[in-house]
Amino acid sequence: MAAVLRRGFRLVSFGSSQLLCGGCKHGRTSSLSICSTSSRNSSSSSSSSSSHVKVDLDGSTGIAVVKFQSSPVNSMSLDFLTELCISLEKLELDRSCRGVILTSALPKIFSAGLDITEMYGKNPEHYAEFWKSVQEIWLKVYGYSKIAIAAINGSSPAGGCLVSMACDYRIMADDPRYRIGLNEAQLGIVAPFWFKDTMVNTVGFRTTELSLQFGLMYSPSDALKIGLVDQVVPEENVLSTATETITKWLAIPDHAREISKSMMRKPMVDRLLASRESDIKNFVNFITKDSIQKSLGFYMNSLKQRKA
Ligand SMILES: CCCCCCCC/C=C\C/C=C/C(=O)SCCNC(=O)CCNC(=O)[C@H](O)C(C)(C)COP(=O)(O)OP(=O)(O)OC[C@H]1O[C@@H](n2cnc3c(N)ncnc32)[C@H](O)[C@@H]1OP(=O)(O)O
Repeated sequence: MAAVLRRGFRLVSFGSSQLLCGGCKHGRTSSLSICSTSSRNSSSSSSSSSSHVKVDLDGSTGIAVVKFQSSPVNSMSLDFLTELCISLEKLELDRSCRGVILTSALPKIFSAGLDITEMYGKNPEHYAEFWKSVQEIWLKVYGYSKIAIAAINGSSPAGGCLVSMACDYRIMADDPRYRIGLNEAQLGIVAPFWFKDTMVNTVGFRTTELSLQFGLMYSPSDALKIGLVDQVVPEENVLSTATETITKWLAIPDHAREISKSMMRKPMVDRLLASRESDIKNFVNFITKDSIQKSLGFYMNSLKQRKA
């Protein structure tokens, strides 16, 4: 595992094409992976669990279900992002896995997005490390060589929406209380270019323009209308629909699907890979501004007050 983690992003030759293969390089992985437990049975199915992520791989179908289990709202902290990245990397390297379903083990929430406490009141070094891990999860999911389906069984703002959009297909629970979208503007922050481009590639330019400027959050039925999700189904059917859907994708020869995906996504992945350092600098400059810290502090208080 350590060897896997030390390796950076690389291109793997596949016939005449090169596929993207990510590496999760946080340099803080060993303590996290030591905490995980795993088991494998005779049909090569396996389960593993760490504090934020649970993985069940069915060796007979090649489908892995990756469940977020970070109470209370699956906010994406540095630890969460690191564990998720490691889990996805392991599955990408596991020949018995052909596709993953990302979903939540918690009720009502897919993911509350990036953990705001990681972006508030900390030092620039911390912000840089955190942002690098955000870049890594996007590079990993968007450039994933295997099939990735989001089974969105709850609200999914901002970073939660980004990870969903980075998957190949999205199925959302039809509860009208759930919301999904890039709401950064409502926090007084700005979605970076690769969040924006991921949305443009999902719903088109004009819808993204309106969504980003207003920080719009969509109900499942509105998300379906604009193409932010591909299917809306009763909550109890989200996982079974995701399994049926991934089975259809599995009928396509892996190499043809993989190369087609890479052809569509590689230019965007390359753009971030080429500007990772400047993107981190931009983020740190932006997030350390007094006015931005003030906005985030105000937003966090408003979340707490809403509850009271
Ligand atoms: C010029 C260009 C420069 C480029 C610079 C780039 C800058 C871009 C920077 C960052 C991009 C940001 C991406 C993000 O993802 S920001 C996060 C956005 N997320 C949200 O807005 C969601 C906020 N949360 C909610 O709306 C709700 O909590 C909910 C719908 C998810 C769940 O509601 P509910 O079940 O009612 O739970 P509570 O609201 O009661 O929350 C429980 C508990 O959790 C805390 N919490 C919620 N969300 C977060 C979060 N994202 N991070 C940290 N903590 C969170 C909440 O405060 C409660 O805490 P408690 O009171 O202590 O219990």
